[in-house]
Amino acid sequence: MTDFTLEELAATIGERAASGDDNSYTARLVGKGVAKCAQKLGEEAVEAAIAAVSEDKEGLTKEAADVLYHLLVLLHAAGVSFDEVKAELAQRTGQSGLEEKRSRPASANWKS
Ligand SMILES: N=c1c2ncn([C@@H]3O[C@H](COP(=O)(O)OP(=O)(O)OP(=O)(O)O)[C@@H](O)[C@H]3O)c2ncn1[C@@H]1O[C@H](COP(=O)(O)O)[C@@H](O)[C@H]1O
Repeated sequence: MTDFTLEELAATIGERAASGDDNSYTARLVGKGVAKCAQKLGEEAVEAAIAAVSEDKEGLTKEAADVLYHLLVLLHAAGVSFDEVKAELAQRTGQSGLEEKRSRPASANWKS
């Protein structure tokens, strides 16, 4: 277990994006705009899905890291804070529909 947190990564992304440093991948990507950031996220998500279907656990681990990083970059570029995403997730916790789904066995959701 590491002491890495997504909050710290989101903060680093904000700092690097504001730096204007040409050596910063984050700054270069954010500088290309929301559409480019969204395209990169989509590509990384597809690569993660392919790794999963291929049962490539090491590949999936790396691609999942790429997805999380590029999601945070896209959120920054689009002006949505990670706190807002967390608040949305927190608000879903305890929602009756979700709780009910969780308490049912997965097979209860299968179409017959
Ligand atoms: N977590 C990451 C991270 N994950 C992936 N990447 C970069 O994402 C890129 C994805 O690779 P690709 O081959 O798909 O992209 P590319 O061909 O270089 O770029 P495109 O021309 O396709 O846009 C690589 O250049 C990776 O280095 C990351 N770059 C930065 N970080 C974090 O962001 C921090 C700040 O980085 P800089 O902004 O570079 O200072 C770093 O310390 C890390 O913690």
